[in-house]
Amino acid sequence: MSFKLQVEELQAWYDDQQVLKGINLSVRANSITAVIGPSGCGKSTFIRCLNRMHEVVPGARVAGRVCIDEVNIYNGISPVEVRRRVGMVFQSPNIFPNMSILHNVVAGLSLNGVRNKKLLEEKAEYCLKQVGLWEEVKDRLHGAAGGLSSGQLQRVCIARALAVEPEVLLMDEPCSALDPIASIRIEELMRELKEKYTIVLVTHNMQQAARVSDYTAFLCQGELIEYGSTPEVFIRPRDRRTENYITGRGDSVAV
Ligand SMILES: Nc1ncnc2c1ncn2[C@@H]1O[C@H](COP(=O)(O)OP(=O)(O)OP(=O)(O)O)[C@@H](O)[C@H]1O
Repeated sequence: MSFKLQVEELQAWYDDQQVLKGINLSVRANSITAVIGPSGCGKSTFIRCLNRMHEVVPGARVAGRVCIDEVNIYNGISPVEVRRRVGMVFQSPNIFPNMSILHNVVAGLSLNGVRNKKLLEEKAEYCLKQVGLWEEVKDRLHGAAGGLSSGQLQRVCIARALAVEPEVLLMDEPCSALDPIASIRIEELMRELKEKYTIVLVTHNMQQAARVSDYTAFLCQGELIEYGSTPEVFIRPRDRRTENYITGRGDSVAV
């Protein structure tokens, strides 16, 4: 199986605070990799380094390599191109509430200068179908997105991320603002999407990681403690800290 992303000796800082301390990890294509670990261990920072969002923070710094299809995203590709190829979905749906559903979905394309109305409409339909939302919204595409439920909004955000045709989708706790039913629908969607995309998912929800991911990475205090197939990590963790964390014996740095 081929690797889509290869992370080598990745280190990250906010000013003088080092929050990632030399992460090495290879992400397989068309898989879901869950990143788990205690609060503040660096999960969000880690995935933000995978599409060069980390460097947007003033004072933030990165060292090491992150390769997509063996090309280092920190050398020779523009951050804009990296973010097109490696899309991101955030914890709370970041929609423009007064903008129409359609325009929310194609916002990335419009920003990139695509003006052809027919093309934008076709793209919106395709992406809304991909996220299973088309039937629910097709009669109100021009209505404000603000009227949708949180689960629907999160699917609009996923549709927007897909509209620019990424190869990798980073999802930072995409279900934390959703009720259990909406969360399960997003998990089902992730399973469908991995046929076409490579997904890296940050989650605090151990059941979700166990249900949906193929591989799990456990971070603690900026270090990668354990990485392997999800059944391996959950059933036979090699490190005591992983075991303590997944069995709920510590969501603290003292695991
Ligand atoms: N913009 C920022 N400026 C300064 N420090 C930051 C910033 N964002 C995160 N940090 C610090 O970096 C460390 C790692 O934070 P990060 O958000 O990556 O952890 P996390 O594992 O995703 O946490 P959580 O599970 O609580 O979301 C923390 O100590 C945090 O306080």
